[in-house]
Amino acid sequence: MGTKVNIIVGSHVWAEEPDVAWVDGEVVKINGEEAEIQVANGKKIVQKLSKLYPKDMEAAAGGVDDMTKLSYLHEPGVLQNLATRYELNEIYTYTGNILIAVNPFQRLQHLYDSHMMQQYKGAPFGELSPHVFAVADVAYRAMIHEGRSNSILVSGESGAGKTETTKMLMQYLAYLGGRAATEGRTVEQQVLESNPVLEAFGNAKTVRNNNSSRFGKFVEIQFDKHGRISGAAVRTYLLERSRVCQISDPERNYHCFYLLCAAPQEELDKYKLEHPRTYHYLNKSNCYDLVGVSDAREYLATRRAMDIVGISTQEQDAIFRVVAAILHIGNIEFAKGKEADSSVLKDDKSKFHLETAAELLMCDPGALTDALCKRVMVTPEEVIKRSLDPYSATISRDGFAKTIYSRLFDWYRIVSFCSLLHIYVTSVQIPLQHRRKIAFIVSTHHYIAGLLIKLIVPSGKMLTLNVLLVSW
Ligand SMILES: Nc1ncnc2c1ncn2[C@@H]1O[C@H](COP(=O)(O)OP(=O)(O)OP(=O)(O)O)[C@@H](O)[C@H]1O
Repeated sequence: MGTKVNIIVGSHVWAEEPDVAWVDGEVVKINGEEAEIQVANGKKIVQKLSKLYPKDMEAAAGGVDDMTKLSYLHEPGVLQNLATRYELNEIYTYTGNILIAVNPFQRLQHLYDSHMMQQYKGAPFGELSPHVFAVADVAYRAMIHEGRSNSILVSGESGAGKTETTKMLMQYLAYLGGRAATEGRTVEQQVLESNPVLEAFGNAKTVRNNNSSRFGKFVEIQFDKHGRISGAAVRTYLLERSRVCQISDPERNYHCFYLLCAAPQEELDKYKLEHPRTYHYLNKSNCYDLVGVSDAREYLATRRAMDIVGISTQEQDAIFRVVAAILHIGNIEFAKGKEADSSVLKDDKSKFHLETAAELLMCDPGALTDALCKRVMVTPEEVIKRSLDPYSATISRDGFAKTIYSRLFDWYRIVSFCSLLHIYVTSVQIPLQHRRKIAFIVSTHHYIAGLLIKLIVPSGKMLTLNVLLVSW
């Protein structure tokens, strides 16, 4: 929609240009409903008057830190302001109490160091430069002073920086609500270390993001009446199950598969694993490595994070046995059986993978073969077992792999939740009525995230602060 401002010859305006979104220039002629504009690169363009937006010629050279200070609050004005600030490495801008973050795609270490945390602690909102710490600080202070739970909504398109922003928020809250270490592991350490573990199992490389979360996330950090972190919970929803069996070039499957294939040799021997290109579920894409990431190092880091979160060595072994079993399951192929519409294992290789998968899952190989090659139908009268042809058995195999992976993902979430809650119950002993929380809703859909808040907090007692993200 156009703007009500009167545009005359000599006005400086913004006009839409398909290649660069918006160009600015001066109106040199007006013909009825159309204007001729001389743009900066020497070109002249003709545009409808109703589609032109006035340009603020007195705008501050470095942009403004709050969009509400703009003379004209329209799309080109907002984008111009964000771009100007981005050029100066100012990635954060307010719009009232909403923070807009533009992905810098580079580490801006000075923005997140402990000195910065100290500065934002207790500073009134808007006094310092816009920052994600300021949003967390407001949420924390409101929770303490008003004694109410609070929520922060982090929303943006894929690759915009939601996950990174959530980590910064959590880091800052851990700084505010940290307590002295007991038994070497603090709750906030556990809260922060739950991120790499979740990411190993729920993140993957996509075309737009090398570390894309393929699930929605609801993170809850619980505080006692003194404002100290007492526990945390992570609720995940809608894991992208299809990725387990179906990836396209140049994407990758979930990180954990590649991490495990880069584990120390004795672990590879234990799980009978080889290079990722050996596995059907990984070799549909030619991308095996991530630039600047060592899967071998990440594997060890994930194991360490699992230790900190409180997942026992036996449980970790069980988790990786399932991951390895899925890779072996994907390599089981079927051939036509003797009976019509039936199937058998195609060759010795398939037999090896099936037996290995059964060994890792600790189940009977015959039962596993039956589960893949037969369909069981339960009717009120009887249980009918029907053989599947090779095509249907392959579909059944993929369905099985997807199901056990998503169950594993849910199980991990519950385990990590329990271990954190355990700390809450045993070491802190806070009466429930004194427990307050700050929750993050991380979603690519702002509208859906808003609905989620209403669903999760029907009483509407949470304050909502927004962090909107833009990838440049
Ligand atoms: N504040 C930041 N500082 C430095 N790098 C960042 C920042 N925010 C994002 N990035 C970079 O952008 C990449 C994508 O960000 P992130 O994974 O947080 O996006 P996302 O919005 O969570 O995406 P998805 O919805 O796909 O999970 C990160 O891996 C990181 O390299």
